[in-house]
Amino acid sequence: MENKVPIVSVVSSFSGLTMPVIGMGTASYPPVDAGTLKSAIVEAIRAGYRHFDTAFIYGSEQPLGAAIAEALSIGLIKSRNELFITSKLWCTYAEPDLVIPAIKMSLENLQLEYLDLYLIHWPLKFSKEVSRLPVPKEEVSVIDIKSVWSAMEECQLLGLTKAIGVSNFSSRKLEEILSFAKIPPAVNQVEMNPLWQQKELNEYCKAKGIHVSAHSPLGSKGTLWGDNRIFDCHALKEIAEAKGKTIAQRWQICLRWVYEQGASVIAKSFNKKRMEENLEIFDWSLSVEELEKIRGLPQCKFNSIGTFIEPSAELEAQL
Ligand SMILES: NC(=O)C1=CN([C@@H]2O[C@H](COP(=O)(O)OP(=O)(O)OC[C@H]3O[C@@H](n4cnc5c(N)ncnc54)[C@H](OP(=O)(O)O)[C@@H]3O)[C@@H](O)[C@H]2O)C=CC1
Ligand SMILES: O=C[C@H](O)[C@@H](O)[C@@H](O)[C@H](O)C(=O)O
Repeated sequence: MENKVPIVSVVSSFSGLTMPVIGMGTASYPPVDAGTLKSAIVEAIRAGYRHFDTAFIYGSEQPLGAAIAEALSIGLIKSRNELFITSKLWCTYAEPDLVIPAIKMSLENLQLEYLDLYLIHWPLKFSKEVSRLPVPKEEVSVIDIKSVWSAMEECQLLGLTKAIGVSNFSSRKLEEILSFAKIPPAVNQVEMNPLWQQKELNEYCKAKGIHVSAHSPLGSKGTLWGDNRIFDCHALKEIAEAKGKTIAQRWQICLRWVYEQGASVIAKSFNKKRMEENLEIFDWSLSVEELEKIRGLPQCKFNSIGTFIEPSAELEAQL
């Protein structure tokens, strides 16, 4: 089918890398079984999604790989090259010798030869395999970014991924990478929505040519790490109503807002109607007044690292 999702250029030393501006998230909570995940992804490809966001930690790499294989076999896509696939290095593997084995493990899970984008998931390292949540703070430290980034560069040079980047990185951490990087990060994937706008980080990334990708654009309603704040936001409800959108469609206001900031959007829905609705943001725009109203909304971070590691002021101060 014709794909109506615009694409954006992603700065990378591989010329011409582009990314569809809407990607489908695959982190689900409560977790769903592999079969449900695979069917949802096939449905998303049918609906027009060509960009998928996974991570080793989500357990969604295998179902995504199976969905891609099915989409190819039933002719929804002609070639894997039509897709943009992102995966992420988990904190347990955030040391130089483990990065290449980790990306190879992700590729094996996905049954793919290359990723389009490989991200460092968090600027954190766990000292061992930890299954308890929140992860005890004694097991967590800030990664040695210089050696880990060099291993990420090696992934790109080996052709295991077309581009490399980071996730949940502050401008301070990005500045550190830029001071030694041979290949600068192409993308920083961070939480971003009208209630956590990341103004300064966006300005910094724009100035440095780092593309911002927004995770949790809908406030992660219903997940362990999100809540109902977007759903309950009176101003967003008013804007949706004024645009003739139903209350449920206020989500589109969030997605359109992210898009108008120049960022790409990683939203998750495994519901056919909602995944289709989330693509319907390209034939209308927000007015100057509406953008102004959103700009003034009180800010509140949702997905803090506190949802999965024990609170540690000492650690947070280093991020
Ligand atoms: N790098 C990182 O650290 C992080 C990355 N991510 C990535 O970003 C993706 C998206 O973020 P996520 O935190 O999942 O949250 P989102 O903000 O995308 O919200 C997802 C929730 O919103 C619901 N939803 C989606 N569309 C609609 C709609 N149109 N109307 C009503 N409800 C809707 C979904 O339910 P339903 O499925 O039932 O429609 C789901 O419960 C993740 O899946 C993951 O890939 C997320 C968090 C952190
Ligand atoms: O176990 C930890 C959690 O899954 C944590 O990794 C998520 O909040 C995450 O950053 C995501 O990408 O969805």
